[in-house]
Amino acid sequence: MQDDIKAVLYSEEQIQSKVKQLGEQLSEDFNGRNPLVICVLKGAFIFMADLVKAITVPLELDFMAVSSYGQSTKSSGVVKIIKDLDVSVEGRDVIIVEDIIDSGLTLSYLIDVLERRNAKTVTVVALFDKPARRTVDLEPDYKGFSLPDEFVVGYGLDFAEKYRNIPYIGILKPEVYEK
Ligand SMILES: O=P(O)(O)OC[C@H]1O[C@H](OP(=O)(O)OP(=O)(O)O)[C@H](O)[C@@H]1O
Ligand code: HPA
Ligand SMILES: [Mg+2]
Repeated sequence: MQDDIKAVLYSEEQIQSKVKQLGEQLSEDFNGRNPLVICVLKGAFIFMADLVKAITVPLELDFMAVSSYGQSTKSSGVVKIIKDLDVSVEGRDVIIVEDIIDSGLTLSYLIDVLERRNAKTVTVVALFDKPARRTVDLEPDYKGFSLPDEFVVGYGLDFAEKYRNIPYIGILKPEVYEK
């Protein structure tokens, strides 16, 4: 598995320390509120687990599964809800937890859905950002790292469902997906 990685971009330690910082910042900014933290499955599951442990204000959480990449390294352009939320977002301070913003299509779709369902506020936290690939104009409210225009895997991110369990983020060798 590790042989398929061309280069490590951020180590496990660098990611852990960034996630802690983001948790501290969110704890300060959401002091006195009771946010509903939404994990965008599957990619964000590891970030979500680490992030909520670093947040000290009372919160609730829920999960939503969406997919647009499938077996490809390019977005299909169609965002599909595979699992919807269990709870209502009406009147809630919602925090969307995303692993990566690439084209921005997934997030712009989700923000639109949550606003139409009358969330009070929608805040976006993304651990990784690939600004060069954006097709919709969108910036996260909180972000961890900017990434170059390369297909990356690890820390929850996959290619064709593999590599999610690598604890760091790395560039996938093109020969893996060009075969
Ligand atoms: O900004 P975008 O171009 O929309 O890309 C970002 C989204 O793509 C990935 O999800 P994917 O569709 O691969 O589903 P997964 O999380 O189950 O891997 C990733 O986890 C983000 O949710
Ligand atoms: O670079 C990426 N890697 C894995 N999943 C992704 N989804 C959007 N961009 C990426
Ligand atoms: Mg994926």
